[in-house]
Amino acid sequence: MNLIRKPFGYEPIVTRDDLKKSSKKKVEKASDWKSVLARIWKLVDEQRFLLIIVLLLVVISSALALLGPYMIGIIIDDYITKSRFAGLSTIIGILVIVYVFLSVAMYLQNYWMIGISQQTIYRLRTGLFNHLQKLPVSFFDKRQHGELMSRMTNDIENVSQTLNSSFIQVFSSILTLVGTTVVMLLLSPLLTAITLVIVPFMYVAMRWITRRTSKLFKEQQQAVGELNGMIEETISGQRIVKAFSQESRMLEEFSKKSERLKRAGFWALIYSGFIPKVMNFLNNVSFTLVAAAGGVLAYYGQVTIGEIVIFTEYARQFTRPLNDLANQFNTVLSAIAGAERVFGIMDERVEIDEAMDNKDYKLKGNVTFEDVTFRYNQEEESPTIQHVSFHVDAGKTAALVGATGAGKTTIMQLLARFYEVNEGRILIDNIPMANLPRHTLRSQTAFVLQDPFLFEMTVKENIRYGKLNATDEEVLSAAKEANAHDFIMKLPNGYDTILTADGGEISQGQKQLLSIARALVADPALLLLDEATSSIDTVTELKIQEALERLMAGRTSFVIAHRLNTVRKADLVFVMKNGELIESGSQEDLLKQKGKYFEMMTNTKI
Ligand SMILES: Nc1ncnc2c1ncn2[C@@H]1O[C@H](COP(=O)(O)OP(=O)(O)OP(=O)(O)O)[C@@H](O)[C@H]1O
Repeated sequence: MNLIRKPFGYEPIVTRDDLKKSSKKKVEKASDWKSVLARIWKLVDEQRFLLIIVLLLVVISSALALLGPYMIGIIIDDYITKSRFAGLSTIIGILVIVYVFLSVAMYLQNYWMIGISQQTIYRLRTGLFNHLQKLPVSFFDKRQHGELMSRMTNDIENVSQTLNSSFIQVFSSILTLVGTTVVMLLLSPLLTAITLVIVPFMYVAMRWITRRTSKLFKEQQQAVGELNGMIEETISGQRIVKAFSQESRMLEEFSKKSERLKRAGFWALIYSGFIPKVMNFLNNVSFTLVAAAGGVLAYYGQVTIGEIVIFTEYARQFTRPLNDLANQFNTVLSAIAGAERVFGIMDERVEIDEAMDNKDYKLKGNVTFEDVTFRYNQEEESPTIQHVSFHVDAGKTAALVGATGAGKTTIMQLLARFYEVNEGRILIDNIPMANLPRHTLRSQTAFVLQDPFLFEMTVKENIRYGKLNATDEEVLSAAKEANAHDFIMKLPNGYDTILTADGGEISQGQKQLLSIARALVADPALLLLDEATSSIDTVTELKIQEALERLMAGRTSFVIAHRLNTVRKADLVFVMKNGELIESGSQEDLLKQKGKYFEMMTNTKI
């Protein structure tokens, strides 16, 4: 059979075929590890001096770890076997001091290294988050949220783990291996060769085990990921699960995934549990070989008893760094690859405002599109927005109508400068948008979307999101104006009620009232509204309409209109089709034209 073994009824999940396949796969490596390390070094920043001290401490502790057994050899040869006791207490005292220093040096190197690594990771994490805030919307369009989350969490955690422990371990293991080999060679090349005899066996055994465990741990991680994904999905979508009576199917699927995790966990622990046992066994073999060969060599006067003791101690010290290095190798490589991915995001171009002259400019709200053409993907042949020109005077309302996919939302996104136009230009108060800093534009623009996003914070803080320094009175009066005050007062803690991230405990209509209050607090010059298509009860609908009218009064507003009433009240109506502005004018003018708008109206489709 092609399976490895089957104890406790668990089907092994690593077959020989799997191993053949996995051995062909390379360890994840950074393409330019030198520049990654140089950038991490830069992040270490003012703690570089401390890092150098840590490295010096590692050198000192590795030397002290070599010195201890060497001194024990001297004590045996020069004092114990010769029955010479004068000076013995002094050398034992020195030995105690060596071990005390060794412990202190190891404690300090660990303490400082954790400090350095946490500070470095703090800089990396906040640097990445800060960079993400400045990246254009187009960057997020191209990437999955899960992937970005993974950069922010897994990759950074990997780098953190490596800096915390692997860095010191790798450095000290190399020093210990080199130091031990050099001292052993100086004492007796023959005994050194006997000590090193076990190394190839150790390599083969470790390779045999790690090939299996790495595959199993990956499988385990994957199973945990899938299980978490499923838990998240079933919790957030539990209404749908219940509505379609899918509970038992979900449980069945969950059990399958859970079973896979159980099997992977079982085998991963079984194989990884072999490691210390095998190492211990080989250590004992080496110990026995050195003792036996040492005994023979001592009989012929080739080595002293003290030297045999030194060798047996060194043989014991030898396997640990070898084991550590083998364990750390992949961790370090994958952490460098993770750091490279993080730096890759940090190298993405951010939104830069070249023109800072108009920083404090107060918008009036005149909007002009001059022959604007825009493509989301530059490779696309037909642009999403094609040669669109219009003008809206400050304080007026423009309704955008057209079939789904016509480009209405895109016009709004261009108005907020989420994307740059490819041809033509947009002017605000006759200032080309490129000359208006994004912050100036966006801080005076408000969005009211169909499905408003609420943050996991209090109602008050959610309203204040539009203007962080708004007073409680301003928040209250905005909520009243937005017709939101009454329902807020009925919430368990009124304005201090904490909403969940998706605002699950309040209705869709109430969410919209909150987002209108948020826009009112911000007091913007430019309003971008996406009218809700979902049916909301008539009372709330009226409240929303009333609140919106108050919000729109005196501000330039662009509304993606789904209601006839909204279109009627608009000063201008823009009819979009396939990215083109095919008709524009007041509702009466358009009806008189008897064109596309008239056709839409007579078919009662907006
Ligand atoms: N981020 C994006 N990347 C690439 N293409 C996009 C993106 N957003 C929208 N599009 C495409 O641009 C076109 C116009 O979309 P837009 O959302 O502006 O239409 P819309 O008129 O607002 O439609 P709806 O009424 O359904 O919201 C569509 O074909 C859409 O697939």
